[in-house]
Amino acid sequence: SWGYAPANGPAKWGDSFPIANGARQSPIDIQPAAASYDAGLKPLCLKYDASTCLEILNNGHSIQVTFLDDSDKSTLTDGPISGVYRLKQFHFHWGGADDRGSEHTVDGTKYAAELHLVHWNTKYASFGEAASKPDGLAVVGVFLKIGDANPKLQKLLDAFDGIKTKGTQTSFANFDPTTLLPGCLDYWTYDGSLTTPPLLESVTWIVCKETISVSSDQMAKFRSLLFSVQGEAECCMVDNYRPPQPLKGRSVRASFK
Ligand SMILES: NS(=O)(=O)c1ccc(O)c(NC(=O)NCCCCO)c1
Ligand SMILES: [Zn+2]
Repeated sequence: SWGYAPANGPAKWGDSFPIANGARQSPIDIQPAAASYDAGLKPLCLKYDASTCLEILNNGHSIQVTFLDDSDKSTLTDGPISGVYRLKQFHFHWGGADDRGSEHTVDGTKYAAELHLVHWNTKYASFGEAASKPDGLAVVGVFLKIGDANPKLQKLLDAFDGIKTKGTQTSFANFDPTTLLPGCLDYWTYDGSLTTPPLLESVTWIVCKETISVSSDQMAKFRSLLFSVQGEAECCMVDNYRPPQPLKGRSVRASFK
């Protein structure tokens, strides 16, 4: 199945998922000078309840922290969206070295990693149903820039030993993802897609202008995870990012001047 190797990576995804060449694919290269400031965009309203945090898992593509989404305890409202979107999970994309790893880029700049906080529109019954609707999902993206070690990542990094291989998971309780957000929530927003198969064009992307820090040593811990299952030849989980896709006439709006 799909992955990030030359044989099954982003250049090959169109063979099984033709929407890979669709009109609103993600990620994109964000060009701040070409973004249009929209005074009608509201500040993001992210309200997360740490008690909804369930577990952390290695799904063979990334590490993912999943949340109980049977109530409006952890939600995204306002920003570019209308209605209430529930937090379902967050995960990361990163590189094999500090010079790459993010999916979105800014004027061609690649960051070492990118955090995705995935939310689904409660006008639909579930994440699965929402994922097939043009206004079904909203993903908040945060860039991780190499610098000082980020203490807010430590609890996450300490859990990696228990989820080294594909298909492993451990309980992960009382984690508030708000702690991972930058201080300033200025953002760019555009209509896009999932950045992995099935590449569904159902995502309102909300990419934060401000980065959070991560040290090279902390990145090494992400790179110690494996794409492979236990007992198989070890394959480091690195470069699990899709490169920028054609804008195809889409506009990118900025919430800030
Ligand atoms: N990177 S993203 O655009 O934020 C994103 C947000 C939510 C998602 O569900 C996916 N993709 C996905 O779930 N693919 C099915 C198999 C994955 C491993 O189980 C991608
Ligand atoms: Zn992602």
